[in-house]
Amino acid sequence: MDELHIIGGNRLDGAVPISGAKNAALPQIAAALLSTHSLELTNLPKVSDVENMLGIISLYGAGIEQDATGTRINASSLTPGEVDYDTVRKMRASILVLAPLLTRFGSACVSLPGGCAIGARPVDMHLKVLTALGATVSVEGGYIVASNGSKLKGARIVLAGPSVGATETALMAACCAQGETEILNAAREPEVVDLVGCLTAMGAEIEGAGTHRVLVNGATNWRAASHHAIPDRVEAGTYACAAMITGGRIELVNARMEHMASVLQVLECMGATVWPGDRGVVVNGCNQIKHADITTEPYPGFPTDLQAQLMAMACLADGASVIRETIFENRFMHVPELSRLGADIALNGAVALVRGRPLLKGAPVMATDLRASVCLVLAALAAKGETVIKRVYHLDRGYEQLDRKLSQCGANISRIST
Ligand SMILES: CC(=O)N[C@H]1[C@@H](OP(=O)(O)OP(=O)(O)OC[C@H]2O[C@@H](n3ccc(=O)[nH]c3=O)[C@H](O)[C@@H]2O)O[C@H](CO)[C@@H](O)[C@@H]1O
Ligand SMILES: C=C(OP(=O)(O)O)C(=O)O
Repeated sequence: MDELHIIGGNRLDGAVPISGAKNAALPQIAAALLSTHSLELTNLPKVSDVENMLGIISLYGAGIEQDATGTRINASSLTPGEVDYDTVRKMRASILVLAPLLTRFGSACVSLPGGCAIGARPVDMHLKVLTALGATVSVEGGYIVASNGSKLKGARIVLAGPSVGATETALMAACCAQGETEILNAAREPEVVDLVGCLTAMGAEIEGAGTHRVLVNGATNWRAASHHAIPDRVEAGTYACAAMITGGRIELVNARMEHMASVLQVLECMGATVWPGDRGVVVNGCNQIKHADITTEPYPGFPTDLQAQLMAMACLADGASVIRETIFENRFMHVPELSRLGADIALNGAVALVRGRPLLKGAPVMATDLRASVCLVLAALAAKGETVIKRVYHLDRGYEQLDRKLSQCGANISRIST
């Protein structure tokens, strides 16, 4: 298992190419199963979640060709099967193949994910969506078994909350249903809008993407298509934090300012200077990070996927910050590890009170999930001395060449295979 060894204290300065968004790529790979025509996806990040999702669809017989220009998926002939517990447990986004498999085979069987490090993460909304469109859904022996008897029928779907994944399931299933589907309380995340862009290129007719009310005209006539995934706003936000926490300057090449408004606003309150560059967004840190209060919210609010990274910065701020996590009930696994570096954090349910300190000190720490791990990398970049981070496979799920991108900006970081 690899470890990261980081010696903190270097000011980062340079340009980081932001990869395609993992959370846009995963549903697009699942969407390739909807159609018998080929789908070319470009700008997929080279991260293990993407590899695993491609692995899942290839188990069903999808043909996959990859080269420097992109990934071509041909799902013209598929064979039925089931997605097992081990796969779904490791990568919860694998639930996204449920709707496409149901529409292709008339039935599908995908393991229930169970809980994970950041929370219980139920999939009840995904199941309700499919039921609303006329499928019969049951849970048997830990598996979701869905079948659609005849055909799915368009319906009015009111989501209990703006779930990203359930909106994506609804969009994919509704494209194959007879008639119109109205999705209310739909998630507005850029990754959902990008899935709509991909489905539209494939032949779907969808209106209202990016709003809470999305209309899908079903019975899509699929066609061969090509789609370029959006840049990863969470990766970009993470490198913006790297610039800030080291008092440096990083150009986030390819990043889109419009996807990062709430994050950039918080960074500016904490002392960053941010401006649009020729190739993306430039973030300039400051001498002393200012404290800030943050509450995670669905898009366009502050994203839960950047909460841990902001907390690393708050640990070194000039005062106390209050960080509220409202999306996942257990997304504070980084707190005890940050404390090992000397951070002063008091947890009370979904609220963390972070009292800024002048200094963090390197220590051995353990990565527990994707964003918790990268928060430890950020803290280590600013800490005095060496930090060793174990279980970096969590980072590989969503960050392409993290150590290389950071060392190109001047970080003292090395990856060691043990
Ligand atoms: C692959 C992917 O895109 N992952 C992102 C996606 O996850 P994911 O799609 O799993 O997140 P959701 O938006 O669905 O979850 C939001 C909230 O709804 C709850 N919920 C969700 C579905 C359901 O059937 N029942 C239910 O109760 C969840 O437990 C959570 O409390 O959006 C999250 C919220 O922005 C991000 O943190 C994840 O990085
Ligand atoms: C929580 C995340 O991913 P997933 O939903 O795939 O677990 C994430 O990207 O931070």
